[in-house]
Amino acid sequence: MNWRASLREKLITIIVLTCLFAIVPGMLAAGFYLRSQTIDNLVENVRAQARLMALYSEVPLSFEDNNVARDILRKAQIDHLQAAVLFDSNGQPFASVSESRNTPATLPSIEVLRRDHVILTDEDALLVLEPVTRQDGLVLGHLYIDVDLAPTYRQLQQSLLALSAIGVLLILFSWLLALRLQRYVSKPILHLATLASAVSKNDDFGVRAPVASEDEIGTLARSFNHMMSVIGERERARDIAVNALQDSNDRLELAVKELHVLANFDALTELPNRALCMDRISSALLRASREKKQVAVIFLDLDHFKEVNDSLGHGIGDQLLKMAAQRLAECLRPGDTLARLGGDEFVLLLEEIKDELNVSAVLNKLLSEFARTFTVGDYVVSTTISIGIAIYPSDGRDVHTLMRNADTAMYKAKELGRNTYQFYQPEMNAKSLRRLSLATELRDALERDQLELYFQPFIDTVYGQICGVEALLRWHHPIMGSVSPIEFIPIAENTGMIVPIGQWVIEQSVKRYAEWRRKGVKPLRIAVNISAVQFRQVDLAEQILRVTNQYGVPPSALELELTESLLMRDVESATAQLRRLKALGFTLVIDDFGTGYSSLSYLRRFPLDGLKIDRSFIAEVNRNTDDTAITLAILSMARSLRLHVTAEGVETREQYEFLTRHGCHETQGYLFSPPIPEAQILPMLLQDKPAPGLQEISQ
Ligand SMILES: Nc1nc2c(ncn2[C@@H]2O[C@H](COP(=O)(O)O[C@H]3[C@@H](O)[C@H](n4cnc5c(=O)[nH]c(N)nc54)O[C@@H]3COP(=O)(O)O)[C@@H](O)[C@H]2O)c(=O)[nH]1
Repeated sequence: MNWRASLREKLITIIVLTCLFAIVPGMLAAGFYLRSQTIDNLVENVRAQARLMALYSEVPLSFEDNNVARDILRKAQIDHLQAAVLFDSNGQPFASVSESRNTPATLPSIEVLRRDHVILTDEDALLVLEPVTRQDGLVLGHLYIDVDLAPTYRQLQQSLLALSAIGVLLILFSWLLALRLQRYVSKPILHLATLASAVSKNDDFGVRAPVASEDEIGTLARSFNHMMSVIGERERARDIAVNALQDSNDRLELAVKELHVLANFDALTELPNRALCMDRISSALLRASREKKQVAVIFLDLDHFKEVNDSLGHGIGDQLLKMAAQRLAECLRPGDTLARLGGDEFVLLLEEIKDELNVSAVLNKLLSEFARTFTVGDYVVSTTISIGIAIYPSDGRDVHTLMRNADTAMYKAKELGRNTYQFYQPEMNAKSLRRLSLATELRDALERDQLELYFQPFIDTVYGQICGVEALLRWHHPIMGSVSPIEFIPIAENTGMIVPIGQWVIEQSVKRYAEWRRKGVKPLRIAVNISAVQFRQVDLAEQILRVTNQYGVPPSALELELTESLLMRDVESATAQLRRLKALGFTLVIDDFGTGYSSLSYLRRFPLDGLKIDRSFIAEVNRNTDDTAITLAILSMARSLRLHVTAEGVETREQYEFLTRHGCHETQGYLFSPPIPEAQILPMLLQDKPAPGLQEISQ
């Protein structure tokens, strides 16, 4: 059987073969049976007739009456009888009838006739020899019968043919039946197969096979349906699991992306963060080392950002950072990297630079961009940038060294007054280390009682007497010795330490003043320096008032010295703060006047009491220089604004006389006294004499 044939073909083949195996042998058996029955019946019939005729022939033979004998023979009822011969006891024909064949002349030998005196010859003849016996057993003769079998054979052949035809018809019928019947088996199976292939094609596990019977095919259909529902369930469960997996994959991918962004980018400005920045610098250094190129690592820091943050709030601070980042980015080429390290610190990476000039061009552009103010919400904020540059390979060959050196250079730029840039120089490093250790030590300076106030007198130019003192901070470090405020105040400002230190200065100054007054010192002013960070505190006025109230000092006795740059950074809020302070009665003075904006219109807006001409103008004031003109202009302007003027840094009598001559109200300087400890200033304050340095003049 062809195993590749379809089920339908196999079923048909099986049914037809089964029928063939049943029909063909049946037909053959039937044929043989029919033939043998026909012949046997014929033989029996002929023999019965022969026996009957032999019985009847006894008499004619006994009486030798061959006419009767012939009659008997003629009346024989045997179909297709060819010859009937009655032989006498001598074997001689006694009577005979013949149709076509020749009758035998003598009695055929009994041996010739087999099977009980019957012979079926090859000539389709049935020969029967029947003895004629008397009652006493004497054989009177023999009856010889010759029957033609051909018609019987023909009839038999026709019957067999009919039988074969029936057989063929049966086979044909069985084939048709097989064609029809196989459908009952193959159709549902083929339907199942079609369903199964549709399922595998469409993944539709909702299909169900009709269960049309209770047999094995019905069971198969039920099993198929069960299998479909199980697979469907599993598919659904798998889909849910896959979806869940996909979901968690998506979430994971998103988380990985977010993590990547978080790990590499600054959330506020979306610029690369420290990690990515260092990575980029590292790659840039590798490239530069291969291609023998230079790379600039540039540190940028927004000047006075902390003050903006503290005074205007973090929201404004954040917006300012974003805007600053955008402004910086706009100045750069596509290949440059701008990163935010945190706070207000940015790093700029410039690759393939030719020389310092090349870098300076970019930096000048950045500085000029920051000359424009920022409008942040309702505020107009002005901020500049300080920049430090380290160049690979001359200033360092690895990321950390370059970043550290750029940072050092940036601090140098800040020291130099901010809003500028500095290229790294090896000697900066020592300063940077010192700055770091000062910052660390300063944190404990207050608690360890290392801070002290010195006092420097103000001298009234009309009476030549002390009319006030300025409290100036000193830091005595047990190992580093005396640290100048020029060095540690900027560090205190940058680290935020200036706030508690500033409060301490105010409290100590007011406290001392109250004690002096109790000891008999006449009423005078005590001045303290207020740094920008302190000034931005919203409750500064209330804080100071609490102190003056606590020690019973009138607010007007306390002079607050503020720098121009501090006030000009955010004019609106500075004005508001000044007004609050003024309303409480404090004396407000601009320190270091002339070094900053010196804008007349702003001076008018601010509720000020006076100004202090910066000592840089006083040094040459009496030598007819530009400083003379500036000082005279300041004096004239102050007069018209009705502002009290103090000249600081007066070291010579000439300077003093010049200033007195031109209407300066007060002076301060080494001519009279440097800043000195309380123990030294107190006797001076208690004396009712001209100020030291003026005693000779008055004498
Ligand atoms: N925010 C605060 N700043 C403070 C405080 N204490 C001091 N400072 C600021 O530190 C800077 C340096 O101060 P200092 O070393 O004390 O120098 C002062 C004087 O010594 C110096 N001076 C005075 N007269 C002369 C002089 O004739 N010649 C000369 N070369 N220097 C002189 O001037 C400084 C006072 O300056 P000013 O404050 O502008 O009046 C300085 O900027 C201080 O402001 C503090 O507590 N808080």
